[in-house]
Amino acid sequence: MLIIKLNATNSTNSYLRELSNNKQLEDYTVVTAKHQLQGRGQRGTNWESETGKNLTFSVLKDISGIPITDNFFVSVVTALAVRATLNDFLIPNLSIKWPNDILSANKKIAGILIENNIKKNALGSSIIGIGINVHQTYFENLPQASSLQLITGKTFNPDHLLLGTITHLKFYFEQLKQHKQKLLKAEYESFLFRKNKPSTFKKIDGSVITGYIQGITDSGRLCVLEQDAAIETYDLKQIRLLY
Ligand SMILES: Nc1ncnc2c1ncn2[C@@H]1O[C@H](COP(=O)(O)OP(=O)(O)OP(=O)(O)O)[C@@H](O)[C@H]1O
Ligand SMILES: O=C(O)CCCC[C@@H]1SC[C@@H]2NC(=O)N[C@@H]21
Repeated sequence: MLIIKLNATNSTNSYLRELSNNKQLEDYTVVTAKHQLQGRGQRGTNWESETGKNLTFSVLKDISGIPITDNFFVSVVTALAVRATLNDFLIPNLSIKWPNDILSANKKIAGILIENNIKKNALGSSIIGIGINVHQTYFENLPQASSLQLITGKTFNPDHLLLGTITHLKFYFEQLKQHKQKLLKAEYESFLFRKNKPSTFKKIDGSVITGYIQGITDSGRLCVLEQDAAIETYDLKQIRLLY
């Protein structure tokens, strides 16, 4: 397995996409960086990470065998793999905040940015970007962020976290290849943050609602039981779960 370790780059996701466009790379090629000048988060946000303290990496994955309707399962598989890795390292109270934030209690300790290459309405390759807050102890303006060290008081070997994540990714992608979508969905739902608990959401129109997360649809939409007893489904652009 090829692991490219960089001191600095704009974003490991961008670096790996560019490299994979110019060169034939094997599946699970990894790019890590000690420092990202323009680390990117979901919904166009920035990913903030103190130089040398955390794990920021991207993985190239061939997803051409996955039907485009199962697009969301790349997220499911990745969130499950990161959760399982952190569980191996005994991080307590892990959950997955839809669609793919990894929390310990109600603190975000890892984020995932998946960028799929879609050609002629079919999936091609995926760049799976993962940021794990490992040793950072201060997060300016990010009250919901925390790190493995802050939570456990321990230090961690980032290489072990990286290899653990790849091992779990391979396991879960194998399950997807074997068409175990039902099982994967059930496992993902079992870890959903605030499932069946009264929760507050912000909708795209700015309104705030309360409801109960029920799970996800087969395409990854969030199912919310609302006050009128109706279950509504939302995609990432339409709703945001507040803490
Ligand atoms: N190192 C980091 N750890 C945790 N969050 C971070 C980090 N760097 C940037 N962020 C981002 O800070 C923003 C604020 O975090 P928070 O989770 O409170 O907001 P959010 O908009 O509800 O999250 P999300 O959009 O991911 O559901 C998020 O966009 C989150 O991804
Ligand atoms: O939760 C999020 O908003 C997603 C954060 C993803 C961060 C990782 S760090 C490695 C990779 N490169 C990036 O620019 N982003 C992802």
